[in-house]
Parts: sequence; C-alpha cells; structure tokens
Amino acid sequence: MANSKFEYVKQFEQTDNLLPNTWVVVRIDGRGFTKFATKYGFEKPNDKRALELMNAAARAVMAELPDITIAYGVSDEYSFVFHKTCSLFERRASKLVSTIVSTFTAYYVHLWSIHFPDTPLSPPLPSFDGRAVCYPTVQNLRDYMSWRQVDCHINNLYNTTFWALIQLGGIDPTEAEKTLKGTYAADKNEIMFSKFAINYNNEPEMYKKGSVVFRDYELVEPGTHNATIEADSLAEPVQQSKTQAENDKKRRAKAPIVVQHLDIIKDDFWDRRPWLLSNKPGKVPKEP
Ligand SMILES: Nc1nc2c(ncn2[C@@H]2O[C@H](COP(=O)(O)OP(=O)(O)OP(=O)(O)O)[C@@H](O)[C@H]2O)c(=O)[nH]1
Ligand SMILES: [Mg+2]
Ligand SMILES: [Mg+2]
Repeated sequence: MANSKFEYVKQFEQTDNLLPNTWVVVRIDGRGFTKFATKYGFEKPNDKRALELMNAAARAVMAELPDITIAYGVSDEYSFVFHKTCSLFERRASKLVSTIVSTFTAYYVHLWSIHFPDTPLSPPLPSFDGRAVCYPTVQNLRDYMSWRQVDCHINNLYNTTFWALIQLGGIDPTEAEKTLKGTYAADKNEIMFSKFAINYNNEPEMYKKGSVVFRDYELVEPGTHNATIEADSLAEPVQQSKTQAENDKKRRAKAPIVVQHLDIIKDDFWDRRPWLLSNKPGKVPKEP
C-alpha cells in the first residue's frame, strides 16, 4: 500500500533504547499512597494485607514477563530487574516501563478483593509511576538492591518505634518525632525494648527486610560458584543466540516463582542462586 501523506509524522518518534549490556531496573511507586493508605485504613506502620497485595501483583508481573530476573519490594514500591542480555522490546525504555506499570496496576486492582475482601475499591483508583535505570556492573546492580533494602530497614526501624510511641506510649506525633530526633538505631531498639518490651529482631521478616521475588531452583552449595564473576565475564556476545534465549525463556517460564524475605545485601543470597545473575536457568527442585 502506498504511504499516506500523513506518514511523515513517524519521523517525530524518538528512539529510547536502553544502553546494551547493562542491567535494567524498572522501579514503580504508588502515586499518592499516603492518602490512599489513609482512605483504606492501612494499619500503621505496616499493613500485612497491603504488602501481600503488592507481592502478589509483583509475582504476577514476573509470571507474565519471564525476562525479569528478580524483583524487590518495600512499602508502595517495587523494583524489577532485567538481565543485561535482555532484548525484550529492543530494550525500549517506554515499552519496558509502561508494560510493567500497567501489568502491575492491573493485577493490583484485580487481586485487591482477595486481600481486602471487606473494602471495595472506589475512585480515585490506585496508580503507579515508573522509571528505568541502567546499571553497568553486577556490583552497581547489587549496590542498588542493597540501597533499597537498607532504606527498608532504616524506615521500618524508625516507623516501628514512632508508631509504638504513639499507639502504645500514648504521645502525639509531634512529641514522638521530637523523641526520635537525632537517635541512632541502638537508641530506637532500646526505646522499644525498655518502654514497650518490643524486641525489634522479632518483628516480621517482611517488614524488616522487604520482599524478594525470584524463580526458585535447587540451591547451590555456598563457595562452589561465584555468580558475580560469571555474570561480569559474560562480555561477549552481548546477546544470546535467538534459539538459546527462547529455550531459556521457556525453562524460566516453568520455574516456580517465590516471594521471600531474605538478606540480599550479603553475598550468600547471590552465591546460592547463581541463576539470578548468570541468567542460565537452574535445576527445578524435585518434588518432596
Ligand atoms: N499505613 C501504611 N501506610 C503505608 C504502607 N505502605 C505504604 N504506605 C504509605 O505509602 C507512602 C509511600 O511513600 P511515598 O511513595 O514516598 O509517598 P506517596 O504518598 O506515595 O507519594 P508519591 O510516591 O510521591 O506519589 C508511605 O509514606 C505511607 O504513607 C503500609 O503498610 N501502611
Ligand atoms: Mg508513592
Ligand atoms: Mg514509595
């Protein structure tokens, strides 16, 4: 068919392909969730139902997009990691971000009633923003993940103490803020323990560590594999062959997706799961 005279408008489209051979992180974040949490009466500082709904939506996103290696979530945010060899949508940022944001939001709304059976959703409905960032090395990627988990820890320690002072100590938010000003982690632990007999270590792992979503294979003995070195030495080819990529994708699609609350800062998590960084699907564990 002949080109129409209107077709020249295509020239206005700009390319936004992300840098090849870099780890792509798409982070989404709930829009105005402070208000949203109040509207639906989320428990403070952590609402188990709301966090489990975030995790369920993230799990669904991973199931629909086998190219995602791992995801990490805390509060109203989730980070999805694409392997550096990923070629989905020719690595176009707008397509990657918009697909994740819309798939996540759709599942968040779809699964809402399972987690909040007594509170139907009503407008304004939940929405999420998203951005993509490229990290050139495994170390940069792991530092990114560590940054989010440290943030989770700092915020949760603060919020848990803050709300204990209010809910159990009966003081108002301004006073609680004053009490915590300039305190260190040890001081907060001490306040919780001495005033309210709360041992922070016994708080739920999901609140302290956030949630990690990944494909689960047979764990590797620590010390027998160095995933970091292997992933970084994957210099050439920048992309896998098409058939290899397709086969791996099929195997990944079959693997069980799990949500766990683990330390992702230390090496152990990555050493035991070399498939996360090397992008070679692992061995599916045998049925018990
Ligand atoms: N009560 C309660 N609130 C939560 C929970 N998880 C997230 N939130 C709320 O969500 C907010 C997330 O922070 P932000 O993403 O920085 O703030 P926001 O209001 O979503 O604003 P924007 O992201 O800039 O649109 C927190 O400050 C809380 O108010 C929860 O489990 N319980
Ligand atoms: Mg937000
Ligand atoms: Mg947030």
